[in-house]
Amino acid sequence: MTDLDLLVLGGGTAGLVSAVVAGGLGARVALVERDRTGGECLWTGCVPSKALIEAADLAQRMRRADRVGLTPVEPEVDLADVMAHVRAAQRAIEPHDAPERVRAAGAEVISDEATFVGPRRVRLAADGREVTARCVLVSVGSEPAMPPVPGLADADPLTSDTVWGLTTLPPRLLVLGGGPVGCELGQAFARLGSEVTLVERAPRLLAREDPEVGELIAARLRDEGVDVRTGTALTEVTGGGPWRARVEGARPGRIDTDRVLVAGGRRPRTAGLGLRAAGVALTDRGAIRVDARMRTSAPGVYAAGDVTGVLPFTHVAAHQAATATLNALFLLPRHVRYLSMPYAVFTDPEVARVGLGASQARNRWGGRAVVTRLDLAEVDRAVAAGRTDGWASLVADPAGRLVGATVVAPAAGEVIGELAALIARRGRLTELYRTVHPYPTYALAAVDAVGEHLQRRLLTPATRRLTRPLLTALRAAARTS
Ligand SMILES: Cc1cc2nc3c(=O)[nH]c(=O)nc-3n(C[C@H](O)[C@H](O)[C@H](O)COP(=O)(O)OP(=O)(O)OC[C@H]3O[C@@H](n4cnc5c(N)ncnc54)[C@H](O)[C@@H]3O)c2cc1C
Ligand SMILES: NC(=O)c1ccc[n+]([C@@H]2O[C@H](COP(=O)([O-])OP(=O)(O)OC[C@H]3O[C@@H](n4cnc5c(N)ncnc54)[C@H](O)[C@@H]3O)[C@@H](O)[C@H]2O)c1
Repeated sequence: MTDLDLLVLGGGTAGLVSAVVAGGLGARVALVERDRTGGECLWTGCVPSKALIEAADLAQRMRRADRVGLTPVEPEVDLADVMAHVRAAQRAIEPHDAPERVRAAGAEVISDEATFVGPRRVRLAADGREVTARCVLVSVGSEPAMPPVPGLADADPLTSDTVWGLTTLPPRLLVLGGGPVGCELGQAFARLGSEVTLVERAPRLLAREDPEVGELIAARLRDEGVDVRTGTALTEVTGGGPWRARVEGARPGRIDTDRVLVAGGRRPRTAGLGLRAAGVALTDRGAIRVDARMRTSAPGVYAAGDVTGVLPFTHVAAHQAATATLNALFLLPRHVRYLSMPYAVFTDPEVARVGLGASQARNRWGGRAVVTRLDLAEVDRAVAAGRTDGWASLVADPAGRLVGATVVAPAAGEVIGELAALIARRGRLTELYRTVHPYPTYALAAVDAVGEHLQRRLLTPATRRLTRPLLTALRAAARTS
């Protein structure tokens, strides 16, 4: 096979998008996947976690039904049944990511493991064949990192790869890591009935976000019974199930637990791929180094998705892959632009982000940066639902163009898309305000945050010095007419 336009390594989100786009454009393309097509998103990431969160959310609503005047009930949770719901969601989505769909788009699918043996030359492990192509896209994803904590690897730790195989709820669950995985799954397991302790080395949860985001999520988790220990590192695990975890930091000591769930970050899958033979350079953190066109250091070799270490989210992987594919096939110079790339963490409340934060904007423009914010307590939909934890904050450049937003709210992940679209078209805050939104929705948190800003800026004594004489004159004219 030497006359391929494109060889795609890895059939997760990035690889599937690339193969389908390239096949659809008439390219000769082959995708190599060593496991099941669909990758992390379908099998161990977004889909199972959101299905689990849905069950956990309902359990919590049943437990807290008195919040809306109903009789609360403690849900009976059989984790095997909940996991059956998770698998049903995966089965329903699976055809979309299946090899048949890729083949129907005109791409070949090879079930094998690929390793580079030279520039744009790959060996297939089982088949033994070598395959070359004009261009290669590396989209082999990432895997859970195992923090080097003595005894941890021997404690049969769960990860986001394996937690879906549980059939009974661990009575006590120690979650290592307070990033998106630890917060989403920690909250879900607590809501389903596990006694959860969440240990995070950094001083707060969701450390990439503004400090008050992590503080709010920690407060919510504590309110729901999670023992949140920030500024705390896991240093040793001993025992034989149950396990004894030793922690150092804010509250040093011992935590007894039935299972440990490791959510301590992810590692790009670059080891053993023969990238040196391909001439592909890595970053300090072991990810494939790419430029804005998704080119690697090796001519004709592109990379996309988690393996690049840049914003590891499904929609980012898909966008990077589509860009890389067009650039590779047609020698185009298209850039991936990250300023308008949103993401959401599906805790309750959800945390959604796009673009610059307030401090980044102030560093760039000083006092000329526009920052406006509205708490959910001011948003009628949130008040009516009794779900007022959260806020929307928007950041604009001195000309009033939106450059960033944070929304912490129920359905924040739905709200952020509109703000991302506004940033992408370099739109102004006033454009958002002038767009009539349905009432009462959570989206109005962002719109009314702009309203607050405009009110502060426009409805001032200086404005009234202009409008009052005009109004007086108009009144006088009306009297005499
Ligand atoms: C618990 C959890 C929840 C998440 N939730 C969300 C969410 O809600 N929203 C969101 O946007 N993102 C979420 N993510 C992140 C998201 O899952 C990833 O960003 C995305 O799936 C990455 O896609 P990818 O194509 O880069 O890699 P992957 O999906 O990992 O695909 C890589 C593929 O390459 C194959 N492969 C590896 N090596 C080889 C080889 N040598 N030869 C052949 N094949 C190979 C693998 O088998 C795999 O199928 C979540 C992640 C986790 C862990
Ligand atoms: N909703 C979503 O889109 C979603 C959901 C889940 C995951 N993801 C993706 O998966 C990626 C990985 O998520 P993650 O949460 O595993 O990683 P992460 O890097 O975001 O968080 C890991 C946390 O573990 C902590 N940690 C590591 N070792 C520790 C130790 N010994 N003791 C105490 N704390 C320790 C780190 O300080 C860090 O805060 C994310 O970057 C995200 O892109 C996305």
